[in-house]
Amino acid sequence: MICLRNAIELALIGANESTVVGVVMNGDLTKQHLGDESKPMSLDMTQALTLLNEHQLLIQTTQPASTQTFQHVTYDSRQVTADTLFFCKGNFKPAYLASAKAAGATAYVAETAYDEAGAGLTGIIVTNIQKAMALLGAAFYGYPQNDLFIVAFTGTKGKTTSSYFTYHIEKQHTDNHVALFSTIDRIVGNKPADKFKSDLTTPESLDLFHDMRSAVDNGMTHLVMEVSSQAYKKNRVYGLTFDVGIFLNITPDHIGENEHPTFADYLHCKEQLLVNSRTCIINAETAQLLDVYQTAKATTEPEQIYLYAREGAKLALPLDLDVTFKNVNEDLHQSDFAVTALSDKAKALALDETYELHVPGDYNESNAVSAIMAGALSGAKSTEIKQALVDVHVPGRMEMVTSPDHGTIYIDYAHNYASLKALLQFLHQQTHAGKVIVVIGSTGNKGVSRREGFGKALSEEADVAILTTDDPGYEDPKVIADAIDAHIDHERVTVQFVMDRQTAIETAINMSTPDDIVVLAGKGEDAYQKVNGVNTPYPTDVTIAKNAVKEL
Ligand SMILES: CC(=O)N[C@H]1[C@@H](OP(=O)(O)OP(=O)(O)OC[C@H]2O[C@@H](n3ccc(=O)[nH]c3=O)[C@H](O)[C@@H]2O)O[C@H](CO)[C@@H](O)[C@@H]1O[C@H](C)C(=O)N[C@@H](C)C(=O)N[C@H](CCC(=O)O)C(=O)O
Ligand SMILES: Nc1ncnc2c1ncn2[C@@H]1O[C@H](COP(=O)(O)OP(=O)(O)OP(=O)(O)O)[C@@H](O)[C@H]1O
Repeated sequence: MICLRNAIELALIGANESTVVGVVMNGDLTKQHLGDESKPMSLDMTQALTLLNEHQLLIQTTQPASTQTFQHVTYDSRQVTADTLFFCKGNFKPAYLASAKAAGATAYVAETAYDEAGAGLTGIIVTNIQKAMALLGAAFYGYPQNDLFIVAFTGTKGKTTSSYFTYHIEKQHTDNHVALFSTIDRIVGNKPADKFKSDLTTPESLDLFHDMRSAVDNGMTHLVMEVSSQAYKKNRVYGLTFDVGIFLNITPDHIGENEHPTFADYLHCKEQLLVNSRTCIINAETAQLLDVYQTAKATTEPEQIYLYAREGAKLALPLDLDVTFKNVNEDLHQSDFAVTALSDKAKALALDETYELHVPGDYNESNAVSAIMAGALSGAKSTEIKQALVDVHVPGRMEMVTSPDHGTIYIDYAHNYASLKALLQFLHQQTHAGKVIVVIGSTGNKGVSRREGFGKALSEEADVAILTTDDPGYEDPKVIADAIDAHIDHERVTVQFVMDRQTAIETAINMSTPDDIVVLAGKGEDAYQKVNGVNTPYPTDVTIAKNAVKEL
C-alpha cells in the first residue's frame, strides 16, 4: 500500500494536460440518449486523488499512482472500455473488477483493496465509495450543475406530479430550455432521443452528472428533478446544492430491507434536501413540521424559507405562512384555485392569481402551489404559469378514460395508504350517485405494510374492490391479495379476486354504470409486471381500459 501523501505526490510528478476523448455510458438506459454532441470529458489521477483527499475520503492507493488520465468512468463492468476509472460499489463481486480489468479499466475506486482481481491496477481506497463516486463524477463531467438552475422535490407523495407541473412551467418560462429527471422519464433536451425511461427516481451520481452534462450540452438552462430519500441514503446527490428544494410531505413508507431501517432515518434523509438547497419551500401541512422546519432553519436564512398551506388548514406549529391557497371550483375533470401571497417576500413573487389545473384531485392543488412557487422563484411570470397548468398532463397520474355506457375510469399511480386514501377520498366526495369500484394489487417482496393500508383505505372509501396482481415479484399474488382482504371491512366493501390484471380491469368496467367511478390503482403507465425477477411485458392499465371501453 502507498501512503496518502506519496500517492498524490507521485501522481503530481509529470502530470500531463488532460487528453480529451469521450465518455462512457453508465447503465443500460443512458446508452439510448448519448449523442455525438456530448462534450468530451476526462479526469486525471492527480485531480482525482487531490479531490478525494480534500474531502477526507482518500485512505491510500494500492500501488504508486501513475500520471494516467481517465477517459471514461463507470460502476458497471459491462460498460468498461480503455482508460476507464472503475467504481466498485453496492452488492459488488470481485469478478466484476476482473472483467473490468480485462475490458480496459486502468484503476479502480473501492472501500477495500482487491489484490487478486485488481492486480496490476491502481486501487484508490476510500472511506465511502458513494461519496467518492459523486465527487469524481461531478469533476469528470465538468460540474454541469453550475450551468443549471435546479429545482428539486422530495416527499413521500407528489414528487413526480409536482415535478411535471414545474417542468411545464419552466418550459413556458425558458422557451423549452428545461430538463426533467423524474421517476417516469428523464428528459435532457428537445429531440426525441433526449427522452428516455428512468431506472431510478434519482439516478446514481455518475448517471446524474452524465445526464446533467447532456442537458447543458443540449442548451438546457433549467433542471427539475425528484430527489428520493434513497438518493441521500446512498449519496447519489452528495455535494450538490439545489437552487430551490421543496419538501412536500412525509408518511411512513420505504421502510424495510434495502431502504430505510426506521422512520427517523427516512425523515432524516428526506430533510437533507432542505440542508442542501439555497431556497427552501415547505408544505406547512406536512407531518413532522417542527422537525422539517427546524432542519431548514438550521442551514437556511429565514428570508430564503417559504411556507405554504391551504387556507384554514390546522397547522402543527403556529408559523407565519408565506402563501395560502383555496379551492374555487372543483370537479372530476379540473380544479380552479386561488393563490394568495401573505409575506412581503412572497408578494414580491407576484403569484396571486386564480389558476386552472386540468389534473383533478384536491392534493394536486397543493402540488401545483409548490410548483407555482418554484416557478416564480426561477422568474416565471404568472401568465406563463397559468398557461402551463392548463396544458399539463402527468403520465399515469389521474388519467381519465370515459365512455357513455360505463363509469368514468381513472388510472392512477396511488400505491400506499396515504396516496390511495387521498385519491379515493377525493373521488368519493365527487361521486354523488354511483359506486367507487377499485382494481388493486400490492407489490411482492417490498412495502408489505401497504397491504394493510390498502385494506384500510378501501374500507373507508370504496364500494367494490377487485383484488388482483401488481408486480408480485417472487410472491404468490393471491397470497398478497388475501393479505389486503384481511384488512377490508366486508360489511362495507364487496370483494372479488381476479388475479389476471387485464381480466380484473375488464370485470370492473363491465360491472360499472355511467354514474360509477372505476379506479385502476397502483401501476400508472407501467408497461410491465415484475414476476420472479423478470419484467414481464404488460399492455398498461390505460391501454387495457381504452380497449375494454371500445370492445365491451
Ligand atoms: C439500495 C440501492 O440503492 N440499490 C441500488 C444500487 O444497487 P447496488 O449498488 O447494490 O447495485 P447492484 O445492481 O446490486 O450491483 C452491484 C454493482 O455491481 C455492478 N455490476 C453488476 C453486474 C456486472 O456484471 N458487473 C458489474 O459491474 C453494478 O453496476 C453495481 O455497481 O445501485 C443500482 C444501480 O447501480 C440500483 O439499481 C439499485 O437500486 C435498486 C434496484 C432499487 O430498487 N432501489 C430503490 C430502493 C431506490 O433507490 N428507490 C428510490 C425511490 C424510492 C422513493 O420513491 O422514495 C429511487 O431513487 O429510485
Ligand atoms: N400531495 C399528495 N398527497 C397525497 N397523495 C398524493 C399527492 N400527490 C399525489 N398523490 C397520490 O400519489 C400518487 C403518486 O404520485 P406521484 O407519482 O406524484 O408521487 P411520488 O412522490 O413521485 O411517488 P413515488 O415515490 O411512489 O414514485 C398519485 O398517483 C396520487 O394518487
